[in-house]
Amino acid sequence: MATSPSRPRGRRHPVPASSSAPPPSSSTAPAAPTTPATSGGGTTSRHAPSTVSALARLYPFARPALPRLVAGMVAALCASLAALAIPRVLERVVNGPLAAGAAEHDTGALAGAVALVAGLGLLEAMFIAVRRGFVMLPGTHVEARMRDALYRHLLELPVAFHDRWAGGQLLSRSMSDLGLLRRWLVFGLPTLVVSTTTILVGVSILIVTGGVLGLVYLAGAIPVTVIAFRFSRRFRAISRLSQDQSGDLATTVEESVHGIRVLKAFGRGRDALDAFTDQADRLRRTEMAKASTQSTVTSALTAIPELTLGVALVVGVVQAANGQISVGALVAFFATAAVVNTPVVDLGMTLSMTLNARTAVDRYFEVLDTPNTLTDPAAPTHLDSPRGDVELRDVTFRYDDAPDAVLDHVDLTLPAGTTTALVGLTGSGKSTLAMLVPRLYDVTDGSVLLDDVDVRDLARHELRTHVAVAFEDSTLFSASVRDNVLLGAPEGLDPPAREALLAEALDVAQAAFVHDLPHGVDTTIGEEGLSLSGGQRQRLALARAIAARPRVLVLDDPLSALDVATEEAVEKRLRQVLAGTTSLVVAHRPSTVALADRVAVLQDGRITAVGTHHDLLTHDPHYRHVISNLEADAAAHGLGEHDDEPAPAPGRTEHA
Ligand SMILES: Nc1ncnc2c1ncn2[C@@H]1O[C@H](COP(=O)(O)OP(=O)(O)OP(=O)(O)O)[C@@H](O)[C@H]1O
Repeated sequence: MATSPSRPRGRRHPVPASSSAPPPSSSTAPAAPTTPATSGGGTTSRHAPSTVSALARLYPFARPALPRLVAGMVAALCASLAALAIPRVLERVVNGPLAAGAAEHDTGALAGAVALVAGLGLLEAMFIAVRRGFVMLPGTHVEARMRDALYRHLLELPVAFHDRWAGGQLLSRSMSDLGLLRRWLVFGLPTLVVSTTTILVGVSILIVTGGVLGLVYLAGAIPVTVIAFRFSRRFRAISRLSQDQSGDLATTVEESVHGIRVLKAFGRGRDALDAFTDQADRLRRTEMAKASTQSTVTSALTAIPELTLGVALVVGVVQAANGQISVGALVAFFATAAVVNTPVVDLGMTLSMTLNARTAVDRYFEVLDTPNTLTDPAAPTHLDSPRGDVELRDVTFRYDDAPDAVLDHVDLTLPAGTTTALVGLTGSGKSTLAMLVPRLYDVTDGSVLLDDVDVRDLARHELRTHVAVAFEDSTLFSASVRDNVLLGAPEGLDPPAREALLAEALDVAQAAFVHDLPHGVDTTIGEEGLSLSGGQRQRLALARAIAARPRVLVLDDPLSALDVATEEAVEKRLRQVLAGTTSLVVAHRPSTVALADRVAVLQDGRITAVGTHHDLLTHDPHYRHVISNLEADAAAHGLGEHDDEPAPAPGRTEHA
């Protein structure tokens, strides 16, 4: 059975397939601080865009929020300027009322200066509060907008994309990466802008007012810049590794939870735990490496300005003793330097937030940039009420990255209103062929036609109103039975018509059990319908396909989990319902062939024979071989003694 498109759980690992493909799984990459780049994906390469241009890609999502974000930054800048103004007042106090000596104390001027300092402090606090008010809300809007866009794109992307990407990687991109971006927009970006401005303005003030002292302080900027640059390169690689490893861990949790029954049944809980612990430990080591890199840079960025201030103090005291600088100017210099020091010390934190955000942007756009290769035509053809003639004309199909074609120049016609069973050995490509009809995959060569129109010339939405599918692996959603069954029901039906459709579909699928559920058809079934038995799930999935009222019904072994009696009852009703519908039934049990007017045999990627069950049994040795295999398989599973002979149907064996 091919990977069912209805199976949402990932057991895949991202495989780079294009420039926008995901990085290799990081789960095996060492987390040692010296080697993070090995799984850092393409973003650390020489051709990676700069952090500024990578983050600039947020602009379309952030544009509506820009006025508030800018207002928030202006408020933050004002807070910073208020902080930088305080030393100027201090200079005047020291050089004025304080320098004048006790006898001449101007208490009025002193009180005024104190009030001014207090006022500036209050102003700073107020601007900080205003900044928060401005940026909080838009940050959440940007995050929600980006999450919507990602989800919409994921729904649009072809099944082939989901074959390659692990669920946890998509989950971590849509949750933790976007959370990181919101926090960066709300705190990181304003802090970055304000810190940079504060440092630039502050250092300019120091140079203009402090002269030589300012230049001494500026000299400290050289090692700070070198350290910040080296830190950025190193931290970016670790940040990428950590976020990839989080995605891998999410995949493991997702797979384990999904496969919890298998793990328990085989007593593999301990192994799963050991494997998980290993993986979690790798992530922990990466996080430790990240924290240690950040703390090293923070120590350096704390020590350098302090050392610089120490040197400046010696120079300043000598200058003050020589009368080259006033005491007030010296106090103001150090007060200003203290204000500038704060953002310099915080630079490690601000840079790491920005680099984490950059990684998040890279990871987000790796998915969003993946082109959708399965799109609607520019001018779709419209089929008002198709007859339901289906034809596979010279179809070749190869999975991405697979060396060989699964289907090789297949020709098959499904005349309108007929039911064709597709039979072949396991792995012969039956499910693959079935998925080409609703265009879950596009043919590699040749064409699939509905009423002589290439399915690629129809809008996908229209095609899927004409073609409905039920898979063996029936996925249901955590919604009511009603919503699950009516998922693909024709639009525009009034409530009584929808109820009638629901009742008929449930009746055909022999799903009367739903009326015994606590709230009948309004009962919410658990995640993926796991609260139901396999047979119950299959019957609801079948009812869903029937309720879509399609012209073409593709059933990929949808009765495999039913007991023989229920299967017979479903088949009987299906035969009535399928009367006017073109049906393609992938058959894994001899009894399923009973549904069909004719049988198509798939062998080595080709349709080798088409005919009635009886004719094929008589004339086609490969068919006999397949049927005896299916019988043996069914017998092994206790389902073999199906007395119903497949319904005799007219038609001759057509050997391809
Ligand atoms: N998503 C995929 N990517 C790559 N190869 C795949 C994928 N799905 C299926 N295949 C391969 O394609 C071949 C045909 O698979 P398919 O599921 O169509 O066979 P099948 O006849 O339906 O098998 P079964 O009777 O066991 O369900 C197999 O070799 C399988 O390994």
